[in-house]
Amino acid sequence: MRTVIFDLDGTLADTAADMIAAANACFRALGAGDLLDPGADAATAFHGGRAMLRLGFARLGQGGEAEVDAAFPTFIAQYEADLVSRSRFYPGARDAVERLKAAGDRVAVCTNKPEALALGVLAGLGAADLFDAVIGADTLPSRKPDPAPYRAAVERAGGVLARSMMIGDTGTDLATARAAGVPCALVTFTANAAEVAALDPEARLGSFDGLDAVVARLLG
Ligand SMILES: O=C(O)COP(=O)(O)O
Ligand SMILES: [Mg+2]
Repeated sequence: MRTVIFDLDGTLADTAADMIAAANACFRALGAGDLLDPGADAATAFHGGRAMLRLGFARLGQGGEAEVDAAFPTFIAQYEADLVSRSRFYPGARDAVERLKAAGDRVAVCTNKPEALALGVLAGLGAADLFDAVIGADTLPSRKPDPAPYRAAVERAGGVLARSMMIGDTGTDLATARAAGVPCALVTFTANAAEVAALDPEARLGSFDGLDAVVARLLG
């Protein structure tokens, strides 16, 4: 049995606009105005809430982690309050996952979003039951690129590590796959395309139409 583990932000779904709106609401609450641009800063959004806060504070000339830590709970609260109104699955993502399931494969999400938010995004996109398991940043004591959450995703999906693979959009996803000893395909159609171009994954995925062929090549 094959198992395919998907990253969420920037791989399955374009969640950047909602994340950036939440970060900007957070900056406005501090009297700083909208520091991030929903289009130009999408790649940073796909590196998570802390990365966005770090970028905004750097633009204010305040680069410290203390500001990021202090603002993070406000960011999460703002994001939870409006989680998916601007978010969408990438074209073909949902159908591609359904095709794998129809072929008998196990599918799971391994994301560095907090688990409750990941479940909220999936539910908000009408995909609450699509995946066999969902592992978030806080499901276990460690997060990607530690391989433990990846392994847990495979196990909770009922799969086996030796016949599993990762689909992601960043160097963090590739490093996770390397640490777990499994192959990785990186998507090339999202805001992190420049980062992906400099990496060396086992496969690149130009659209979800190509997923079946990539999984067949890497897992047989
Ligand atoms: O929110 C993040 O840190 C990134 O989330 P991802 O792992 O689903 O890309
Ligand atoms: Mg991602």
